[in-house]
Amino acid sequence: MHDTKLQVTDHKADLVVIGAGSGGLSAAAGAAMFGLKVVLYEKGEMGGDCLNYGCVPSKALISVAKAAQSARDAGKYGVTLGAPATDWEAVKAYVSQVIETIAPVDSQERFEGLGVTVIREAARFADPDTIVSATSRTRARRIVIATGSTAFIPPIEGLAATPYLTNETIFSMPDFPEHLVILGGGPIGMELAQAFTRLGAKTTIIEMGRALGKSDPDHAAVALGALRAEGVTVLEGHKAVRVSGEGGRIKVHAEHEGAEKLIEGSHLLVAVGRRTMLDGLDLEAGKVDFDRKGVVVGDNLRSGSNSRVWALGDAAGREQFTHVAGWHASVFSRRAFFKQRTKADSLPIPAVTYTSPEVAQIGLMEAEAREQHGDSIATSSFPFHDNDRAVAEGKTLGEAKLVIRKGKLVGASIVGEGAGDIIQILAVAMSNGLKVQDLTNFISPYPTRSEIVKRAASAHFTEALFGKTAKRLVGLLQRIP
Ligand SMILES: Cc1cc2nc3c(=O)[nH]c(=O)nc-3n(C[C@H](O)[C@H](O)[C@H](O)COP(=O)(O)OP(=O)(O)OC[C@H]3O[C@@H](n4cnc5c(N)ncnc54)[C@H](O)[C@@H]3O)c2cc1C
Ligand SMILES: NC(=O)c1ccc[n+]([C@@H]2O[C@H](COP(=O)([O-])OP(=O)(O)OC[C@H]3O[C@@H](n4cnc5c(N)ncnc54)[C@H](O)[C@@H]3O)[C@@H](O)[C@H]2O)c1
Repeated sequence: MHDTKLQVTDHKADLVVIGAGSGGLSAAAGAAMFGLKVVLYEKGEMGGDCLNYGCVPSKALISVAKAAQSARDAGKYGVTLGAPATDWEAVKAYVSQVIETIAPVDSQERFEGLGVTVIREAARFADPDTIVSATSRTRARRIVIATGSTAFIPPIEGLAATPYLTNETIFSMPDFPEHLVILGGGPIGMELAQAFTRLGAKTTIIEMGRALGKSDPDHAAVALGALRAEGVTVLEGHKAVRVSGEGGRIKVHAEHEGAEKLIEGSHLLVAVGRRTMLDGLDLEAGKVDFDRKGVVVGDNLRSGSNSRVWALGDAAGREQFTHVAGWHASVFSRRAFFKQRTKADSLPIPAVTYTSPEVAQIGLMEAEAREQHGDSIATSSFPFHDNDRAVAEGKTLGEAKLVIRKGKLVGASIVGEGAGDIIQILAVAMSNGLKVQDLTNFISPYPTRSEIVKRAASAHFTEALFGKTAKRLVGLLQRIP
């Protein structure tokens, strides 16, 4: 008889990282570049969700869909193109090629080149300072849990027995959907609904609350209007309660104002939020406290129950974005290696939904700000229809809205083409405590969509600048020769 027991290699490390996604890779790269001994465990694809099943494929698909939409819109510019036709195999090949282009940055080879020991196996705690996998046992001074999240599958009657797609399967599904029914009107649902509609599918979003419910309501409504105008059916206030069917014929029953409604489609996508991935980690053995949201950590990202352990990215149970996972890695490195006191909530976090128009936000939305600070809140807005570049491009939908308190930004929201790029300047302003006045005191190149920031900031001062007092002052100053 052969001995089937795998040989186990022992390691000692300054840092063990569990999960080679956006958070784990940044933490591992930083530590290795500081000369520390790092062991990185990954049970699936290097690059995690963002590269393989999230940001990258979704943004690639959105670009393909934009190309199709440009062909439809070309007529208004006096250019006639044929109606776009989608070759789903070719689209999938494009999406895969985008992933392959970015993949080397996150690859095992690159990390081994940095000196990291990469173990492509599922990791779990054996005790508070030891991580084990099928063939390894690593004692570590510090342990980072960066295991991400997975699609939350709600306990809806019939769902488990019905074929459904998630973000892990939709970008590689064999057939292009005739009618894609989507549970959830969050960023995933909205971005993919528009993309598939533009590529020629019928799409229906079933959302129990408000679509883009975390965004400024007025700005969400602008995006929603644009999606509906392109043919996306968005059923707000509809709660999916029962699902049935088989491949190609799906039925969803949704409750709406006390009545039940039947929605039928060919494919079903579940996008009702994320479940933190802590399965199989044996956190009890590691004496690491966790709850429904993730590993329990404060704004230092460190476990209170096992101080060797840190949690980054989606696993930390906070905002779930790639840039947040990257920021968490930076907070970890500053605290663990440089003994700085940086906190995870020390910078405002921007969020962008990449629909057309994009919806971008940072800090407090107007309603939240008024709730927290009452009448001391002012807002200042500027519309894209008064932005010359937007007019030239024929894309004038949307506006920028600044939320201001005592001369400083406490938040902002932009809806419009390129909003995600434009919000960057507001992120710099808020992160560095600039005054709203500072946003008027620079030369913004003309004609750019980003000029909208300076115009929205200037609008805040219009009354003061051109009001009675200013007129009187200018009049007085004219007497000086
Ligand atoms: C469709 C979609 C679109 C998105 N678009 C955007 C976007 O445009 N912009 C944005 O900022 N964010 C976007 N996100 C969110 C973003 O993908 C996540 O916030 C980000 O990937 C989180 O990074 P992470 O490092 O925490 O986890 P992940 O990237 O999920 O990485 C975790 C890794 O840990 C591994 N792992 C788990 N358990 C173990 C174990 N026990 N042992 C070993 N390995 C383990 C997993 O296999 C995985 O590779 C999107 C998400 C989705 C689903
Ligand atoms: N552009 C981006 O940065 C981007 C894109 C996609 C995803 N993400 C990240 O991934 C996270 C998850 O995205 P998501 O869209 O899955 O989740 P989400 O939590 O943002 O939205 C899910 C929506 O589903 C609804 N819902 C829940 N149960 C329902 C039911 N039974 N019937 C009908 N509606 C129901 C909720 O009301 C909610 O509006 C986001 O919050 C974000 O952090 C980011």
